[in-house]
Amino acid sequence: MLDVQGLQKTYYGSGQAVEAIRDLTFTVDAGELVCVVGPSGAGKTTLLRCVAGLLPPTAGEVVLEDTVISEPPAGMAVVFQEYGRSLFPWMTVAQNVERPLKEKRLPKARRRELVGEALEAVGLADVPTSYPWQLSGGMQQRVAIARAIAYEPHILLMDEPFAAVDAQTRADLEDLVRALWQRLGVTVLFVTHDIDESVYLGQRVLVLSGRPTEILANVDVDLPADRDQLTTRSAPEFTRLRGEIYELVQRAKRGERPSPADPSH
Ligand SMILES: Nc1ncnc2c1ncn2[C@@H]1O[C@H](COP(=O)(O)OP(=O)(O)OP(=O)(O)O)[C@@H](O)[C@H]1O
Repeated sequence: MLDVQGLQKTYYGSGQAVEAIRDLTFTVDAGELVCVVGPSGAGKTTLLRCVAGLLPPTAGEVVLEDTVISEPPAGMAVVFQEYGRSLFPWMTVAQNVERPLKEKRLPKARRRELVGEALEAVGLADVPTSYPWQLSGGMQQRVAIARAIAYEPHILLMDEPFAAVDAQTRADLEDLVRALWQRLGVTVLFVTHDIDESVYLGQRVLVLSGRPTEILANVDVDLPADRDQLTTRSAPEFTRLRGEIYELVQRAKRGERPSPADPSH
């Protein structure tokens, strides 16, 4: 589904070069839910922007369904951290969700159907005529998620989408993402700085090194597919995995880089 090959990104500006990503190579299979964690400033957002076709790589390439990405591709939807800035305040909830469907030139009846289903799926069927600023932060992020799934993407990119909501809402939204992923069979690449969240959500966690970024490790999350906030988070395997990833992120912060002989990357 997604093939990232030798991705490198250097920012040039004001006489300075910042090498954000040195060399990222990984693939994501159709229907997988893969999380990406790494130290602050490692280049997680840069990676997602390159995958989303919003930033051109300096070297290497991102291939989505056999096509090299050079602009935002049709089969992809992105949910950003800043829901406040990603929704249009002058449009109602339903109009926000419908907007990309208009760009897709879907007929009105189909748009209505998709908007209704998506709002139902995120638990917002009762507020289609509200404006985003009349909703709580968690509800606004649900609108952003509804907009993404209504679009029926093949791949969903999420960049720290729950960083700005409270812990209770965050747990609910994590369960929502798992439920939607299971129901829709969509491929998800989920960037987070939260180690627990990466283990709870992912089938696999990619741990990034510090800047300039490379992949430090690929950790398989061997937890049952049916997860819930209480049982899963108290399972011994969950504790083991979070310990393993915590240790890897600490090593990344101390400047450890992948060794060429390491088979885990
Ligand atoms: N437009 C830009 N111009 C120059 N440097 C940039 C630009 N955007 C990001 N950087 C630099 O690239 C590096 C990676 O930034 P990025 O935002 O991708 O990291 P991140 O892992 O998402 O960080 P965080 O976890 O703190 O959000 C940082 O050193 C940052 O300062």
